[in-house]
Amino acid sequence: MRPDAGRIALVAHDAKKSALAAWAARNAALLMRHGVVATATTGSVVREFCPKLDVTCVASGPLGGDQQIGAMITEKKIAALIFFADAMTPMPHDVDVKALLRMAIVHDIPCATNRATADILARAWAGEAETKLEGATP
Ligand SMILES: O=C(CO)COP(=O)(O)O
Repeated sequence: MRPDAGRIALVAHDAKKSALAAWAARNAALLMRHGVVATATTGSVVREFCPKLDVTCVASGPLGGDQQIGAMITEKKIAALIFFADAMTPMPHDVDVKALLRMAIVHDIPCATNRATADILARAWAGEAETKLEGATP
């Protein structure tokens, strides 16, 4: 990921918000370098965990925030999407979720939908060419 390629977008469904906020706290230095955009509720939880992190919030996901971040991806303002999704709960705004993920695919930006993948991206961005999957058993 180029350092000038835009901000990192953080989005999490309710059941995953504390996990994403903890991830953000672990990777605060990286996030500070790039800048962070988040959907409203995710952003407020991330701010609690990382008070020093400058987080720009858009609307809440179900109220159009996912679409706003999708538009920012289209405008090349987002370098990567970290979206901790809840795969066990039906979402009233499922179409928005799909549209957001679709924009990440269409515009070919790094996109992590769970912690394991986000950790790998963070390690890659930190310049650690560590590809070993910790905890993976053969
Ligand atoms: O619903 C979301 C993503 O689909 C996230 O939105 P909030 O961060 O506002 O809860």
